[in-house]
Amino acid sequence: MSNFPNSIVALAAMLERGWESYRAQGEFDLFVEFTLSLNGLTEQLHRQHLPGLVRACQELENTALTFFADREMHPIPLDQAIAIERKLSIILGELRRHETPAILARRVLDTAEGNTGEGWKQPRRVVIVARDGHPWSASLAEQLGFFGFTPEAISWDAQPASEEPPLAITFIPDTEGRAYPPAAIAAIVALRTRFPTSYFYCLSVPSNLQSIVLLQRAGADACVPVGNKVSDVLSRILDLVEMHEQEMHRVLIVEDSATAVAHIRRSLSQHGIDSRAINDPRQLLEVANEYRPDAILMDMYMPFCTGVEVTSALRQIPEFQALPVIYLSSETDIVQQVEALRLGGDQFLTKPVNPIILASVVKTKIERYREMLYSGQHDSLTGLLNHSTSKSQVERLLQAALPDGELVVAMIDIDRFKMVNDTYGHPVGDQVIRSMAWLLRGRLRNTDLIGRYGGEEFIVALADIEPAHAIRLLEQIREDFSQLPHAHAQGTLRTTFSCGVAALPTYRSASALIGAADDALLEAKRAGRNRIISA
Ligand SMILES: Nc1nc2c(ncn2[C@@H]2O[C@H](COP(=O)(O)OP(=O)(O)OP(=O)(O)O)[C@@H](O)[C@H]2O)c(=O)[nH]1
Repeated sequence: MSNFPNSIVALAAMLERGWESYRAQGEFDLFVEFTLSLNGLTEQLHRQHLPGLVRACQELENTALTFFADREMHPIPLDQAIAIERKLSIILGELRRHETPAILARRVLDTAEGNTGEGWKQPRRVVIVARDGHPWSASLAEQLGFFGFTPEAISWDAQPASEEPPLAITFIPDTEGRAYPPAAIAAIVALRTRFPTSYFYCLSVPSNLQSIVLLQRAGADACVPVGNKVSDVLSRILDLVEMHEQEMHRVLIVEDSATAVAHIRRSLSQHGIDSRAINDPRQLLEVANEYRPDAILMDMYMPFCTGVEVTSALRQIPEFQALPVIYLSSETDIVQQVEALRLGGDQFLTKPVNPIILASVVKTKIERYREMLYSGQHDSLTGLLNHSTSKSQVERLLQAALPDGELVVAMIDIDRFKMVNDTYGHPVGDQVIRSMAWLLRGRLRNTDLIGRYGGEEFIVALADIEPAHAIRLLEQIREDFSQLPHAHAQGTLRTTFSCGVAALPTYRSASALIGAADDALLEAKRAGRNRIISA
């Protein structure tokens, strides 16, 4: 969570300045600017998978929006301004907390070459609130520990020791399937006040609206229904920390008016969207190939040709066939607009475009587009990269590492997996595959490549690490996996994996690295399984 990109730090600073200007001058337009910056920050935090902070920002946005409709309300009354200021300072304080010297130092340690195994363990605290000795509490704590979290179990009347907000807090009621008693609700409210940005899971919530609404009011982010197992909760927590840092949204603006460009870029940047502009459509292909936009904002009428002509030409090129194109025009003729959409555009916006609508259309289109790309690149059972994307990403890592860098490729295959399926059934086998994926996700860095290469075969590629260090790390994962209990109808089972490793500079192409790691894996199987062999 400490790894905030500069865009967030910059947006937070802009937000703070925006609020200070509004407080000093009390003008409605400054208030609108402040709210827009807040909305931009919320979006960024959302992309970084920081639901606690997103929630805090959304609450503040809702408060701010109540002063949006009427210019005459400004400057807003002092008590309301103080209430906003209080919420804002909690958010800014939370953002700053992640930039303290200790955390910056830890970040350096995490990325330094030759770091110890400890440096890889990401500090993710999860607090479990339950009565002393609750069986779920121990089992959840054990599982969380396996997947690289630091669990802290406390009773309902206790408080977590550290002031540092935990990533998540899970509440386990004493009696399954009943409404949470008032004392439990009060405990949730108290923790919510202390930790406004952590994610709150309430377990065993009966499926009636009244219970859910009460818990949401108290501060619950997710209500997990009665009957869901500890593994379901774990899966949700893991999804929460799936912090593969998404890249910023990128928009290419094709527009010949410098004023329009300035207006659009400003609106986009307030929403955390990066943009680049060209005034001559003939530059489009060259710039698109280099900048790799997620969407194009296209002026309809330009000197050399029309936006529609450019778009239909763009659609002839395979990589850009699905790229969202949003037309901008002062055209109000519906027939013309429909024709423009028919010829390859995705949306039509009439100039001058309201900045909030522009940003929201752009974001929606980009998110759909990225989802489409994501589902084509990821495996649905585990969320890991799929076979073909893993291969191309190894190639990318290799190109970045050559000529003198480090790259280690490991192939991992679960042992005697057919027996797991045959004995306990396919769904249990699926859960074992998922646990393997979770363990890798929990233990490796965000920058490492983790893919599902085949049914029960995984590929891992680690850059900037010495082979000996990578093997020590994989040995630890192998050891832990062999002790990980997997639930089935009659109890739990344990299983192991075998692994083959190959590294630069001995193998110097992606196919040589993967092939050698695969051969080493076969050797590990032959030598008795549950071991790692280096090519
Ligand atoms: N449950 C489940 N099983 C799968 C999936 N994909 C492949 N499998 C099964 O994985 C098993 C792989 O078995 P084998 O390749 O014979 O190898 P193994 O039993 O793991 O034995 P060794 O690799 O030699 O240790 C097959 O039974 C496949 O049906 C999946 O997505 N889910």
